[in-house]
Amino acid sequence: MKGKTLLEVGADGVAIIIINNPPLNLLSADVLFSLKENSEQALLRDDVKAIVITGSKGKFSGGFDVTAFGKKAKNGKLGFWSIEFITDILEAARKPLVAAIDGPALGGGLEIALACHARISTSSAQLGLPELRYGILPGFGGTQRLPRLVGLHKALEMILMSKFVNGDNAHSLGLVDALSSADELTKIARLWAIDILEFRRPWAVSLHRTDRLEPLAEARMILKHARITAKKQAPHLKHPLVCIDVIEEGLIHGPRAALWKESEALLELRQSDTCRSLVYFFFAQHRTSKVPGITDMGLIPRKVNTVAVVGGGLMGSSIVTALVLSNYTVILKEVNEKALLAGIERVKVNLQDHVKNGKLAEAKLNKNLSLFKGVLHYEDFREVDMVIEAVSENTDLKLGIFAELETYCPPYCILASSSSMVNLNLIGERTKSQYRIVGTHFFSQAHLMPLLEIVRTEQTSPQVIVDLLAIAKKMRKIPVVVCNYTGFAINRMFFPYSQAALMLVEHGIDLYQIDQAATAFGMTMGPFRMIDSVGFEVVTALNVQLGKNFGERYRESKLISVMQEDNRAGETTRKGFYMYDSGSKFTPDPDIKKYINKASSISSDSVDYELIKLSDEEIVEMILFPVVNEACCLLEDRIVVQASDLDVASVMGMGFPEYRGGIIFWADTLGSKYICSKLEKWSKTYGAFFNPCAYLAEKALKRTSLLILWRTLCKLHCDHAFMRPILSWHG
Ligand SMILES: C[C@H](O)CC(=O)SCCNC(=O)CCNC(=O)[C@H](O)C(C)(C)COP(=O)(O)OP(=O)(O)OC[C@H]1O[C@@H](n2cnc3c(N)ncnc32)[C@H](O)[C@@H]1OP(=O)(O)O
Repeated sequence: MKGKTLLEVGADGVAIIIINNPPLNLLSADVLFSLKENSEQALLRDDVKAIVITGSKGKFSGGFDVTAFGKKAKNGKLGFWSIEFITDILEAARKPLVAAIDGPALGGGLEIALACHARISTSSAQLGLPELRYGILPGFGGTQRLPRLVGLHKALEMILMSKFVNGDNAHSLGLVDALSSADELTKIARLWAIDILEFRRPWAVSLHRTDRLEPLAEARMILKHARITAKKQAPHLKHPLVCIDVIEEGLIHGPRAALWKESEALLELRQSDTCRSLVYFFFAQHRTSKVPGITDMGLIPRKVNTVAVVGGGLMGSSIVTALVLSNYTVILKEVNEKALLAGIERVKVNLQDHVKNGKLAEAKLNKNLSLFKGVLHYEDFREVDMVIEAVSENTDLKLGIFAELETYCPPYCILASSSSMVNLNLIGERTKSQYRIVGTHFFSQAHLMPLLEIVRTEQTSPQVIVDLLAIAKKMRKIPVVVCNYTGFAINRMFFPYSQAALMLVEHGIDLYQIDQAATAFGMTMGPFRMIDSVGFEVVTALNVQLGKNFGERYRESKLISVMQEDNRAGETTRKGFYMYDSGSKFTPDPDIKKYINKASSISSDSVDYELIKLSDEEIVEMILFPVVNEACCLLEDRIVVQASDLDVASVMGMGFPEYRGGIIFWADTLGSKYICSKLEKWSKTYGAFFNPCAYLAEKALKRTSLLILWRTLCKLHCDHAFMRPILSWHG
């Protein structure tokens, strides 16, 4: 049995029903049936005057167990839970029901609370309807009750953006009726229930309320605006629009009709491919911080209070910003006064932007600013717990810095490098500290991007990885632990994206058509927009490394160097493959043709009449199948622990569409056989760059999934040392 509810009746005549399915009191089928049985019993019992619903161990409920979604629904009766139980039994009860909320009250959990006649919560409770994250909509009446409690405008913001509010905010919004300390929560809820019974408090039925709803004309405008925003922000997704339709149904035809529509929509959406991919992705994200052979060793993360950052350039200052936003005390070191002042200024601007964008309360700005200071000498590093080196990608420079760090930092201090490409074995060569050297590859900009690639060498101690995973959690980053190898995992996986695109352009395909095809598929950026954003200098430096190490899998293109000769370097210079204005606008550049012609003539590439006929779908295959292939090489080389880590990395680091589940999950939906045969065909015409790797070829032959976990492989081969990289740095 997966969880249940407990019924306790007090001497005051109030029954407490406790949802008990640790750790998050999720609503499994067993919990729901038990809740129904216990509430029906309490409603029938003469010794029960009122009912309080709460969750065990300070957690109301994390909502529906989403493992049930994304599969074919079992033959349940439509509207059974939402209408027959929650609306017609709980909300329509002739005894007052009060929800006592602490911890999470999310999804179906909050929806049960919304159907109660009052809600009492702690200040720190987390309330929200995050169903859209999984490609579904709130399906237990949330689309109707939330707007009737907090107004349409706020409800749409919470539902469409899956935004949580804490108890304090929920109280000011009218979502909860009163606040209480955790200790007194059930006591206050019991008294509140009796007050309702004795007419001292209103017996509020959320579904029948209209006082918080905007007038119809205004509501229509809000819905129109919400549809426009949803189409703009998620043009490929259907479920946000379905959700808006269901909310509108309630305003026009009444909430009861809308509850039916909501149930029908839930049934359909929960079986969709989008839901399947998003549920998979939710669990893939949770898995990244479980690293077999490391996180199962019983190690406890050490306390890290003070972090030093070496280098206050764009990356360094952005890392400092991310750290102070996570309440670390930070020391920023630069080489001279001028560079230091510039670094400090960048951090200030980043924090002020956070305030402007509503991500940081104005009142907290000064506290955050006070958390960091600038220094010019390593002498100030005597008591730091971690250092992150963030200087330019110059191995010799880094080598010197790490030797200095060893001299000045305490022996327990973690020595991290934010490099995206330098061999971590080399930078520690002049030290005896290889065991505490680790890569912390943040993505630009570090205070905005959610991904953190943690790079371990053969000598990095498991304790340091465990510490880094805890730091990532505090910084609200999704960590992906990878081995030290050229390009690490994420840049390496995606280099074929731009290489294949460059090849297509040199054979006559319109560059902007390629970017457009990629974004229509759902990529945040097409390959050329991505190169502009990363910057030509970084791309070239990485290409030099990849060229040296990847032999025939690397395809040389002259286009970027030809453009560099003309002082184009990407977005920072406002001229790359696109032209950029001073704001965020970019437009295609008609001049680009001359560079393409020059590059094609150098490499003697000519227009390929087969290629220029490619449909957008075929273009996407040609630029993304090589990425799938490289991802398979990473699995073959054991650079990551599990295939799902690459899915998370592709979405968080490279803007692959989350609703397709990530690069490997998507590849599996097409089948390894299909992808492999396409690559084989292209490799015959366009060279070894397209050669499928052995891992992919084997999967194709057996027609099996690419998603096998190394954990499984490890069991199969009884090779418990599999976490040791079988390959180290190339070159
Ligand atoms: C019909 C309804 O309208 C439909 C719904 O209710 S949809 C469900 C809505 N609920 C959610 O989206 C809640 C998602 N969960 C969360 O946001 C966070 O887990 C939380 C804020 C509740 C708790 O965070 P935290 O304490 O850090 O715990 P966290 O590590 O995330 O989760 C603990 C475990 O529960 C699992 N879990 C969390 N929510 C889950 C859910 N809704 N279903 C299944 N498993 C879930 C996690 O995968 C994790 O598993 P693991 O231990 O094997 O890694």
